[in-house]
Amino acid sequence: MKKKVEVYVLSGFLGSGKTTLLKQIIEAEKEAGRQIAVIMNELGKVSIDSDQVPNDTPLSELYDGCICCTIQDKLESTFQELLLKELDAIYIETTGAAHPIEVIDTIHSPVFANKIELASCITLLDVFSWKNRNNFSIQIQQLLKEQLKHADLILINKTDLLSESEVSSILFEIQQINNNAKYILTTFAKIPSNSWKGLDSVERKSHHSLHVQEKLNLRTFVYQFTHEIDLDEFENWVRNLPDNIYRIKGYLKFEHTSSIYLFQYSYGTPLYIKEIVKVPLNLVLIGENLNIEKLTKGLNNLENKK
Ligand SMILES: Nc1nc2c(ncn2[C@@H]2O[C@H](COP(=O)(O)OP(=O)(O)OP(=O)(O)O)[C@@H](O)[C@H]2O)c(=O)[nH]1
Repeated sequence: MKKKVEVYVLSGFLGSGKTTLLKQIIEAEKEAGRQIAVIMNELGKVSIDSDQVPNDTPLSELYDGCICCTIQDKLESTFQELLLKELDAIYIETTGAAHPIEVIDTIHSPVFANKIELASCITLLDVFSWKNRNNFSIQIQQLLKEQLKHADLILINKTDLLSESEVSSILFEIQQINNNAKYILTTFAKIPSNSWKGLDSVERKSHHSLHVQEKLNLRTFVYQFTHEIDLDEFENWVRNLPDNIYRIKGYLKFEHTSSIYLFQYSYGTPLYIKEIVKVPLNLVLIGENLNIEKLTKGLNNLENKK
């Protein structure tokens, strides 16, 4: 009988490091000569992370909804398409708002029973946002716990942002939530090769359903810049953002340079990476109860201050 395709689910809240991990996994799998495909799910209508996947890796992108609720059917048809290829593994990067068990349910659908198997659910935890989790709504705090509870492997990531003792006490807290998973402390999601494979699956019991549209109030907003902006003014705008914005990613062009920059912001930490290719200047903002009017005004101001 044909070997089943291994399916790995990458879970974790917005900005926890899923794409950072995925890039390393793709490289490792390529070196091992394995054929893999990637499914990326984005809450909004545009994807920033898909540029991070090399062109020779089959990539299916599911936009504008969370796999676990609004586009579960699309996930099934994506599996059907991918299964026409000769693959060893499929990696699914869920949105930060996804509940892993809903994705896992689709993998266990009878339609695919002899074709795919869940290899492991890997959850990344951003220790810095976990430490400050009381700033999140109760629903988001609940989601963070659910993402941890159903993981076979937990990467306690961004350990560079806290002291050793803070990380140890977080590890202790996490073990109270899921005592069966394997744990790895990481920075930039660096893990030993193959450490995500061959894990025992945790027993998945009841879960609290937390769907993006129904309870979380997580929304995305995409702003498209038409021209370059001033870096200092942009940074000032970022500093004054309200607490309900958890994640920003997108492409920006600044007045002092002709290059385009990938801007990454997760929970207070901004990062700029020079881009080589020409891309539309889309900025994606993700948060709860977004005040779109105010955000648009602020961003318009940055463009008009030229
Ligand atoms: N300081 C620090 N930054 C990290 C670490 N891991 C990832 N980052 C940064 O955190 C930001 C978010 O990382 P991503 O890998 O894009 O996170 P993600 O989970 O894919 O984000 P979403 O797709 O929005 O849910 C990026 O700027 C990363 O470079 C870490 O260990 N330490």
